[in-house]
Amino acid sequence: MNLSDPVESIKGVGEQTLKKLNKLNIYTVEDLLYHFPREYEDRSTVRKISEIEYNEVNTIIAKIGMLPQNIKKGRQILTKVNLRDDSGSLFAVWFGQPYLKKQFQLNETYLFSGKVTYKYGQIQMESPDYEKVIEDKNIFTRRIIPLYPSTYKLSQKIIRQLIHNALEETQNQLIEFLPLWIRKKYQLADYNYAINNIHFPESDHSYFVARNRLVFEELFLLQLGLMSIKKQMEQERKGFAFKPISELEDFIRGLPFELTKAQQRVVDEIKEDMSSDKVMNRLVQGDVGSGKTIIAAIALFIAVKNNYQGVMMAPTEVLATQHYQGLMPILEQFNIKTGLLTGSLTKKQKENILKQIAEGDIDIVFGTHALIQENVAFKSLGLVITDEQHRFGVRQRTILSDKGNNPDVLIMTATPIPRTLALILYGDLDISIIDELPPGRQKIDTYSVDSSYRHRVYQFIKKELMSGRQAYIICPMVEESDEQELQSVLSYTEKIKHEFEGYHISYLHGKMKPKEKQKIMEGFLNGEIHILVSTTVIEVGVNVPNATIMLIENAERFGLAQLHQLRGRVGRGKFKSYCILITDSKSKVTMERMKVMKKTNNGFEISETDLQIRGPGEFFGTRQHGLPDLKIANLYKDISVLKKAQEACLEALNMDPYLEREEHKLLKNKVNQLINEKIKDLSL
Ligand SMILES: Nc1ncnc2c1ncn2[C@@H]1O[C@H](COP(=O)(O)OP(=O)(O)OP(=O)(O)O)[C@@H](O)[C@H]1O
Repeated sequence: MNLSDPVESIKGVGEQTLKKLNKLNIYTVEDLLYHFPREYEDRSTVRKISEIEYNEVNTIIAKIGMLPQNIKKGRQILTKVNLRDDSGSLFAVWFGQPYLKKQFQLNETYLFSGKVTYKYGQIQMESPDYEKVIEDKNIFTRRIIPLYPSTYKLSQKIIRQLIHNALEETQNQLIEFLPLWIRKKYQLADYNYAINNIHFPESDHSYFVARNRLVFEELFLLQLGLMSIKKQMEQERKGFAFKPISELEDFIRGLPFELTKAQQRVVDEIKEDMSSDKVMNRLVQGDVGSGKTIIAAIALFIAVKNNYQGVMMAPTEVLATQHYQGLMPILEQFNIKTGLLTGSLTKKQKENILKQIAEGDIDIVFGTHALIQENVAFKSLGLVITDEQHRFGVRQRTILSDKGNNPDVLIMTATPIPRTLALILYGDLDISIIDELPPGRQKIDTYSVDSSYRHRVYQFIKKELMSGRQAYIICPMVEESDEQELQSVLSYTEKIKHEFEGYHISYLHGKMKPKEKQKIMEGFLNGEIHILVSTTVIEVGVNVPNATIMLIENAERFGLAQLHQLRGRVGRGKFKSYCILITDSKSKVTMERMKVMKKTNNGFEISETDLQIRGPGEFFGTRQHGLPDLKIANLYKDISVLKKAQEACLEALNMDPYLEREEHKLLKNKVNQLINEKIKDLSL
């Protein structure tokens, strides 16, 4: 039997079972064998009834002492079975499964495993798992038993049996694809051993060894897949070798500030990429407010002065406009023509700008995803920049790149991710990190209070407004709902009007038309609006240095990374800034988040803690960050295995860049399979 055989070739998979398996995304033998247990139950110790531990899962072997009974308890049926061994007796009980009554024969012997409690003067085993004892034939007796995650109407028992059948039928025929040198160096178990022992571990140790191999395998293949894509792209595609531009020095000198050391380093990395004929594929990661925009401007400057066009795509119209308005004046001083292309332009405006782009009259276009539409054609596109790229997918990025002839690509993100993880998320890119904030930035003082402090907080906001500053107030929802007492943007704005008489308050939310949003943002930017009540649409990238207060209502509703992003909207200029988190939640997770927010302003530190509190799945928001569903690895717990897998990956590609050696042949097949099935569709 091969791993790629359909799952119905396994004994026991009939039509109905097949349907259920398909619902679990199990189509092949491989899918079934990679449906790993969620946890295990140790049934290797069988206890006598007299030795039972209360409130724990116990495994016993016992005879049916009396005929099973179904008893009506309120609306439910309780099935009660008396079990005996030579040391005593107890009752096994199940609710709502009256058919169980017929499952047991008097005086026959079964194995039972379940939690034992002492209730109503009786010893009870609650809803135990059971199996008839047939000497020498019991698969699930006296051993560590797997418990599977979602089983979609397939009982643990059935799924366990199917996997057992699959293992029997493929018994030790799985072909090892990890080369021997890797298995030796990293002390990894053999493939067959690992697959067998992840389902039916012989001991704790064999489970550990099996899991270690499978975690390594998963992370190694993923990393290798990503790096292979990168290599392939570098090989296949030759880009432009941009010439150094002497005017660049004047441009940088003309900026109202000096670049930080970190910015300078990243600029150097970009310059080097751009001057080589390899296509640049670089991710610039910088904490909130670290100054990524100007780096984009410098790269665009180099491209344009080499007679190519550049494009910068942002996830929202507000951000695209902000980039355009912020950079246009400094670029125009150097005779660079800029334009803005968004969805809300009139037909005429759009036609006009499209024409200018196509004829090369515009050097740099800023815009939203309107840029990737078919009718957008460039005369000579040399550089593509996407901002906050986790909101765009690989495909969108590729469509934009395809508008030029292998243009260089720069991607900016403000989501701080520990480097090892960044490598697995963005393994197809080179990574630059801005790990320094511009000088003079003061720590944003952060407080967390309950709603009884709201009035005092308002007084504090008033004080800031009186000294000419502005404030953000974030609410989680747009409209008030009956079910949840969440502060909603519309009613909140109404409520505080009275409190802040004489000040101009406006609101912003995702359901507004781009034009309306734009108008509000402009009003806030030029200081006409004093308080902006908003949902999280404000979260990324907005830059209003005069705003110094960020008040977040229902702070428990936001994750740490999001709170950090929101807080990053203040403290962007020379004024001391504050973030006030209001929450009445006393949950442990919320308290911990608040503690971290108060303690640090550092995004990388926050993301590490977030990982610990929430685990990587939620932290990354799988879909948003393009992380594939990992079947067994846990990016937080398995970080040391991840590092080894990355090291092995580099070593493999160094010695055999295209995995052409005989010993890497099977590995290459596996990687290609992964690339085709999974990686290509990720929104990296
Ligand atoms: N080296 C510097 N010295 C002083 N100010 C700087 C420097 N670099 C950038 N700035 C200013 O810092 C502010 C934040 O920069 P920018 O908007 O580029 O941040 P960002 O990295 O895009 O942050 P976010 O991800 O939060 O949007 C801007 O007002 C910018 O003019």
